[in-house]
Amino acid sequence: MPALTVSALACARGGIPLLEGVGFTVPEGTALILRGTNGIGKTTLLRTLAGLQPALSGTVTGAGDEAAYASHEGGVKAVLSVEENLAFWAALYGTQVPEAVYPAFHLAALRARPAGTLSAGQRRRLGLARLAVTGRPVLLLDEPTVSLDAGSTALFAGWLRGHLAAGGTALVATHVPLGLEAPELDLAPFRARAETLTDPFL
Ligand SMILES: Nc1ncnc2c1ncn2[C@@H]1O[C@H](COP(=O)(O)OP(=O)(O)OP(=O)(O)O)[C@@H](O)[C@H]1O
Repeated sequence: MPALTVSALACARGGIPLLEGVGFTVPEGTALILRGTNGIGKTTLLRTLAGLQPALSGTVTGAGDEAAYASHEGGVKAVLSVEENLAFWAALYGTQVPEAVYPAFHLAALRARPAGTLSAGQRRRLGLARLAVTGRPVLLLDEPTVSLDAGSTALFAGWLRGHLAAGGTALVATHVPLGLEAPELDLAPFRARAETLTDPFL
C-alpha cells in the first residue's frame, strides 16, 4: 500500500515553472531521497507536497493531513522555551509531547531554555523534534541535517530509521548521506522546459 504517490506533478516558484511531469511512489516504511543541483526545485516540490503552495497540475495522494514538513528554518519560536515550543506544536497538531522526544533529539538539558538562545544546531534539533510531536506518518524533509554535527546527524538518522521501521514514510532532500537504504530520485529529467530555456546554469 503506497503511502505517498505523486503523478504528473508540475510546480512553480515566483511564477516560473520549475518542474513538470514529476511522478513517484514512496511505499510505507520507506524513504526516497530527492537529488538535484542547487535551485532545481527540491524545496519547491516539498513545499507543494506540504500544501504551502498550489501545484500547477498533477495529483498527490498521501500528503495533506498525513504529512509533516520540516523546512530549513524549522519554525522555532525564539521567545518560547524548548518545552513551550514542543507544547505549542502538540496543541497545534492535537497531540501530546512524547517524553521520549527529549532524549531522542538530545534536548533534555535544554528544556527550559528560550529557543532564541540556542545554538544553530540545537535550534535545528528542536525544529526536527517537532516531527516527533506531530505524530504524522509522512515526513517531508528539506535538508534536515543543516547545522548538525556528526553526532546529531547520526542521532537524527537513527530516529528517522525508527520512524520508517514503524511504518512511516519520508521524502528527503539532502546533500548529506543519512545512511538510509533508500532509493534516490534525480529531479534533472523533470526540469520544466521554460526554466531550461531561461536559466543557463540549470
Ligand atoms: N520566492 C521566490 N521567488 C522567485 N524565485 C524563487 C523564490 N524562491 C525560490 N526561487 C527560485 O526557485 C528556484 C528553485 O528553488 P528551490 O529552493 O526550490 O531549489 P532547491 O532545489 O531546493 O535548491 P537548493 O539545493 O539550493 O536548496 C531557484 O532558482 C530559486 O532561486
